[in-house]
Amino acid sequence: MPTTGNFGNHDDEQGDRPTVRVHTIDELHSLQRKRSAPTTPRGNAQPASSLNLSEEERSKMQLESISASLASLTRGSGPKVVRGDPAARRFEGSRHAHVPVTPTIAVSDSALKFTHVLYNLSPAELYEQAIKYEKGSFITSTGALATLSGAKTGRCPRDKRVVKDELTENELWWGKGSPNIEMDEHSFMVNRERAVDYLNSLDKVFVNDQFLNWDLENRIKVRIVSARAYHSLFMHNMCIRPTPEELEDFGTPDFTIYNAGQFPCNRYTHYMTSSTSIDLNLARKEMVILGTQYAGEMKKGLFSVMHYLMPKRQILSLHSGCNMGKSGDVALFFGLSGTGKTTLSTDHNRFLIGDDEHCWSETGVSNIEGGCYAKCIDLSRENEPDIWNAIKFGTVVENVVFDEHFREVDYADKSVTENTRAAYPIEYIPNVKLPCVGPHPKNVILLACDAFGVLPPVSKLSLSQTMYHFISGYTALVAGTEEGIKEPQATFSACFGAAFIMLHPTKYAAMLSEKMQNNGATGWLVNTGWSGGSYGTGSRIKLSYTRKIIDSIHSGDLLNAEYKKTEIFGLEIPTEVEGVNSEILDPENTWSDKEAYKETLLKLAGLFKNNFETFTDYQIGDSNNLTQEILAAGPIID
Ligand SMILES: Nc1ncnc2c1ncn2[C@@H]1O[C@H](COP(=O)(O)OP(=O)(O)OP(=O)(O)O)[C@@H](O)[C@H]1O
Ligand SMILES: O=C([O-])CC(=O)C(=O)O
Ligand SMILES: [Ca+2]
Ligand SMILES: [Mn+2]
Repeated sequence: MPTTGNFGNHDDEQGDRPTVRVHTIDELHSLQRKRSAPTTPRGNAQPASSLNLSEEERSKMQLESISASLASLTRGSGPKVVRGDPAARRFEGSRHAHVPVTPTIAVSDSALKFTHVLYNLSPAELYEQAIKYEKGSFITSTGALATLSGAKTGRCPRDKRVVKDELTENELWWGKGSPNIEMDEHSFMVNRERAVDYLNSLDKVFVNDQFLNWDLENRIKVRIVSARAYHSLFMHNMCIRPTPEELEDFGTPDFTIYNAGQFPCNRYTHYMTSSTSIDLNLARKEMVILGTQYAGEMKKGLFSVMHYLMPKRQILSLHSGCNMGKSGDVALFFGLSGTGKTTLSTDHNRFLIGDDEHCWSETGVSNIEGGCYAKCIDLSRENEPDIWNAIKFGTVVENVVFDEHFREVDYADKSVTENTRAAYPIEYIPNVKLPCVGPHPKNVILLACDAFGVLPPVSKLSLSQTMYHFISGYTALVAGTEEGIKEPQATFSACFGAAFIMLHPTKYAAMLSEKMQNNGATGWLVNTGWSGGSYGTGSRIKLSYTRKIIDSIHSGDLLNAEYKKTEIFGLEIPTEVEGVNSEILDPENTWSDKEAYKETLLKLAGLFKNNFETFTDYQIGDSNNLTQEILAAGPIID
């Protein structure tokens, strides 16, 4: 008798191998997916839970709410929105038959088509959407989703516009130095209609309903409508993720983003100076994105909104990282892009509250976001183990280069951009503080990456020095990867985030000063940049040294150290820091050419003075004393 061996016909073996009781392959596939809890927002303010709605009623209300968001304001009829992926239709039979469609006389072709809504999809679903439909989407060897943001690999601050109306004309900061470039209401509506029409012309759009701010009393509900799974997953990671119960009671969003980034704005529209426009309308509580797919525009657009809304409630919004020690001591890390907020707030010995955007209220600090956005260039497991390990399933990595077969990311590769990034949910960092709130800060650390190499690695600041450096918002980086660039570029950005503030810098500065005073916080200036000479001669301060310096600030050791004062900048520098070579604490020691040091120091002091001239006409706080003290706290050149 011939033996079938391992290749026998198993269909006959009933015994310990039960078969699935289905008649068709489709039935088999339908068994695979279990229904999840309903995640449906509602249009009115009453809690859904109290209404005992059927799932069908909830679904209807959700569609009405999204339909209202997507409605054209110039045509009578809105889009016909239906739930789900259009590609899944063929498996689900006559689903359309159940969608209640009000019979209307079609006024345009756009009113005849359906727009499918992919509402608060999970990371797994978004991976599938990205990989199926978005070119340039790949799974990396550690499970992250690698994407390309398109032609724009960074934010476009020159294309960010704010509607100037009766209210904002007086309330906001306009003119020289301000990030608020004006546009009128009409041009906003033209761009809004352009974005909405583009989104409605698609077969499907992604809708995220999420929160901002871990402080429950000051939480903001945001809705993001976008065309790419990349954008939906990015915001899923970066905003606070609602529980299914919270989503049921979501109601009307406080702010809506229309991201039509693939589609350009029209140069014939008044105020448009390029094909990119990021438009903020505070009265309508809306933002429109045209002509850029860089996801950071959404994150930072919402941050601008918080910089408007929170100060109205006497809450200070901050471009800072934040963490807390085991004894509850909180530190804030201010600094411009690339100075180390994410790197230094992610500290294995401390609890992470957040890496980039915070609020400081009467009760303490709260993170605005639900995720982190880390720079990936030259990322290493040794230097930044927690960030390295956070790049796994669910994380979006933007514009990185990877091996085409093994999909191992080469973090040193700058072929697409130097601004490679990873966006991950904050709980991917093991020692996160959940909820992301903490008591009043004890230390306020100002980070500057000084490529001139003349600022000390650490100095202790008086309150007026802290305010001087906060308003200045200095950093100096080496411009891009272009060859031949030897000279560092000084950047001054008020409040370490001029691109995001909406009011005059002195408003935020006065609030910071008051909060630091009331809570006895100490200010520090930490140079995470060059030592031993400027860029080209010296080298970047070792991350391990900077970490030691930060450790001794947290522990309180540095507060009691011995200090000496530097010339020109008048900074108090410690003579010793545990674990750090004392030589480097005074930059003058590390320069072999002392004359070049003095010259560079004077040059930088001059740049500070020039920059601060814009602010000399403004009063900071209620009494003029603070203003005078702050002016005197800058560098002194005689
Ligand atoms: N001594 C140092 N201190 C801090 N960071 C350093 C140091 N040396 C090198 N680095 C590198 O500098 C970069 C700091 O970037 P980080 O992501 O922390 O910026 P960020 O302040 O969070 O900026 P953004 O607001 O754009 O997110 C990291 O890539 C880090 O590895
Ligand atoms: O917004 C971005 O692209 C990244 C960021 O945090 C910043 O620039 O401060
Ligand atoms: Ca960051
Ligand atoms: Mn930032």
